[in-house]
Amino acid sequence: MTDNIFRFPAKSEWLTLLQRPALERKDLRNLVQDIFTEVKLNGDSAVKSFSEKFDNVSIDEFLVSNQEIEKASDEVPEDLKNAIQLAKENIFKFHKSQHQEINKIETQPGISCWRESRAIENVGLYIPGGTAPLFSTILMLAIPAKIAGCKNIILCTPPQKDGSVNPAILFTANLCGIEKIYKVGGSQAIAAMTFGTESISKVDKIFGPGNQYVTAAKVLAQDFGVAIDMPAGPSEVLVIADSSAIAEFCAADLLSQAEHGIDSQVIFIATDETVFNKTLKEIEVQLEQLPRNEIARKAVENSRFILLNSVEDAIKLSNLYAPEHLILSIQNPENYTEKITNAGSVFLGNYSPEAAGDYATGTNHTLPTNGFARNYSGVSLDSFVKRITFQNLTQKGLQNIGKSVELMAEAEGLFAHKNAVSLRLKSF
Ligand SMILES: NC(=O)c1ccc[n+]([C@@H]2O[C@H](COP(=O)([O-])OP(=O)(O)OC[C@H]3O[C@@H](n4cnc5c(N)ncnc54)[C@H](O)[C@@H]3O)[C@@H](O)[C@H]2O)c1
Ligand SMILES: N[C@H](CO)Cc1c[nH]c[nH+]1
Ligand SMILES: [Zn+2]
Repeated sequence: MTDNIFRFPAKSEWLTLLQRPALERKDLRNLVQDIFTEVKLNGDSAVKSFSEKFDNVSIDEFLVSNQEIEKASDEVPEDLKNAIQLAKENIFKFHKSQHQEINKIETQPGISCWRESRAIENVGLYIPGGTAPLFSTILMLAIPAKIAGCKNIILCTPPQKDGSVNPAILFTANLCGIEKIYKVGGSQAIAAMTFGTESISKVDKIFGPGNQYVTAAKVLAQDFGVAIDMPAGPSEVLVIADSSAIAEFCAADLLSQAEHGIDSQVIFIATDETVFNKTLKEIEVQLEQLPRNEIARKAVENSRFILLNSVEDAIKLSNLYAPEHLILSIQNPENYTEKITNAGSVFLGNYSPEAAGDYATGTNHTLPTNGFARNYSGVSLDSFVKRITFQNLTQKGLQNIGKSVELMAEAEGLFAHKNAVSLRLKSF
């Protein structure tokens, strides 16, 4: 870990040093395109053969049975059930508070405009399970989907080697009221939800994070008329630390995202040389103790450790990178929040570990990665609804804007448009 340490790099180098690790895009797209073509043509049998190829397991029945759900519930320890329940309550509170009342505006006398939300009817939730069973992601997706009132919610998650699904995933899905759980992962799950197969129904929008294959498949799904929440790929965190930061905490926060996958990336920016050096040492110490240290070490190799002169510069660099998660381990972090322009979710101060937001603070952990925090928000209640605009004009309202509409329609050469107004104006 020496060629990814940068002490006071020149500003002209910032963009190059912040490049993210990625698979060859063209290969990835071709692979996913082939999977889509097969699943569209051959439905369940294609999904089955891709599960055999990529998950090394042969699945005859994708839908999880009630018996499997009951068995799973018996296998989850009580204290874990209570923890999931606590997280569920906080996530429910925060997402319920995102509900917006209807706000009718009179743009001119006699003209009212407003928006009303309608739930997206058919939604598909992808729950990652390749290297870790991310049951917490179910809370992040199913809770807002239920609050929004989505009618048909299906869930896909990769099967384990023995063909079962991790019990905590089944327990959490059941707790959130999800009835259709399918043992399908990867791009083949996204393709199945895009086209529909004999056993998996087509959805209107696909949600959820995943590895590069899942993310590329979600991006492709959009070509077939299916919406997606966002490209939420390999996890990232950027930590900014000044002299008030605690090296052990910084190292732990960085490793908490590095352990997600070998393609995860973490960025550490310190403005204090002692904290910088101590954190680098501490990463080595903590890495040794992690069960997933092989994964985390590879991600650390993809990562960047940067020493800069000021917190202001650190924030500028962070805005350029647009991290999924940003931790401000600095004095008075609230003084800097206005300067943050690109980030998925921000954690303030030494006692706000990103891991707390991953599970239980109440915020959503499905967030834009790979620089998409520049133009996407994380999942929220809004992600599960469409907003329909309404307008209501009285006679007086139409008289107030009629002439303007006629003039504009005429100028665009659209006389039927003009006529739709003129006929009414004449009738008054
Ligand atoms: N951005 C976010 O909000 C967020 C949240 C949670 C997790 N994540 C990320 O989600 C990812 C989870 O990844 P994961 O792999 O553990 O689980 P996953 O469920 O995303 O992917 C596993 C699936 O990938 C498919 N696959 C594996 N190798 C393949 C290959 N060579 N070709 C084609 N398909 C293949 C398999 O079908 C497998 O079922 C991690 O990268 C993590 O960082 C992101
Ligand atoms: N950090 C992930 C989002 O990038 C979410 C997660 C789930 N479980 C643990 N972490
Ligand atoms: Zn995490």
